[in-house]
Amino acid sequence: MDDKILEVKNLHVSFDTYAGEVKAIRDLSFEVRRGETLAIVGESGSGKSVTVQTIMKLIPMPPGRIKSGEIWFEGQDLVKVSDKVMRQLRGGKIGMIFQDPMTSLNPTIKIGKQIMEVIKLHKKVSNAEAKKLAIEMLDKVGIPKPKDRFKQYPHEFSGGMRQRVVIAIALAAEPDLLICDEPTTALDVTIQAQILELINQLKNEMNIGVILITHDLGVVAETADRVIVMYAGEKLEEANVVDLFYDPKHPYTWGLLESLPRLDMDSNERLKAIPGTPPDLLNPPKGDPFAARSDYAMVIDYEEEPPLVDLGNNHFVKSWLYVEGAPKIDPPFRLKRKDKTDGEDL
Ligand SMILES: Nc1ncnc2c1ncn2[C@@H]1O[C@H](COP(=O)(O)OP(=O)(O)OP(=O)(O)O)[C@@H](O)[C@H]1O
Repeated sequence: MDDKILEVKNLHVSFDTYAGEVKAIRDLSFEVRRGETLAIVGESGSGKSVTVQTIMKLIPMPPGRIKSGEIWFEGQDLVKVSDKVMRQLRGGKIGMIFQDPMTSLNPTIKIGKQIMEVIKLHKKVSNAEAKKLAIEMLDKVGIPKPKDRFKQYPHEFSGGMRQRVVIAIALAAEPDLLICDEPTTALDVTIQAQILELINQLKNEMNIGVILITHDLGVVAETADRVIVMYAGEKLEEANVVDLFYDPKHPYTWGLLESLPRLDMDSNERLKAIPGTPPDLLNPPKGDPFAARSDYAMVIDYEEEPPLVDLGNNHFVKSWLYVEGAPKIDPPFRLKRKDKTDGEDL
């Protein structure tokens, strides 16, 4: 069975500004399968939000423009479908959760009614049936006393509970794909963990595909099955979550991992921020976009676009370091891994 639900192929997205063409997404390809969470990570401005907003056709056009590429979702290329079809898909087959739950909820409407509206928009059901489904959904996302909570307004909920309501709305129409853009950034740490756990649990229960955008590698480690590392609008590395953390290949991924606090750090070891700033997307570099900030850049990195190298096991890296004849280098550090069989750190 083909469980692929989304396939993005060679996507290019630009914004036409007074200063010129901002090349926000360049030649991006990836897939999402049922039952998996694909995390998209990268620093601010790397193109994470533009990627998912393009999938949902929510980028402002103009100035935004899909220059080329395809976005296949359930047999349709979303690049080509009408606005009417997109309106039906958004909140229907494609659920969305954003950073700030308050912006996704209407403060003047009781939350039960807001969930019912989504259900009725996407399913042919009676009011009574929609109400029943809405209460079930509130229960499913872990809201205590769902019958009472049904009649309350968003401001009567705490931040974490509000995000649960947003998840209930996103999943009310039983989507196949759930897009989460920094879903826990606005929440405090203990609530963050609960919301991530909830998304994970519902993903498994409902067998949906999830795209999770985050700049937080801790969130990735906890929730993702697969990871795409984006930089300057490009995919620089893609791997399953274990390989990404324990066998990262791109110098940019090394930089991201080095800037992450780790339990195995010596007390005198300091976190390293990646020096420098990302390139100007009005005029992106022709070679490896990370070259100017990388300790491992070679002459060719400044001159020619690196190939996307297939390392096997669905691990891809866009780098000259892994073509035949390239110098062998060791990553600057390795995350230690507890191996249960011999009890030693690997
Ligand atoms: N409306 C717009 N007009 C011009 N440029 C834009 C517009 N929207 C986004 N961009 C540019 O597209 C690039 C990618 O932005 P995007 O918001 O996707 O980054 P991001 O990785 O999601 O960052 P963050 O974590 O800060 O949200 C940035 O250079 C941004 O300036």
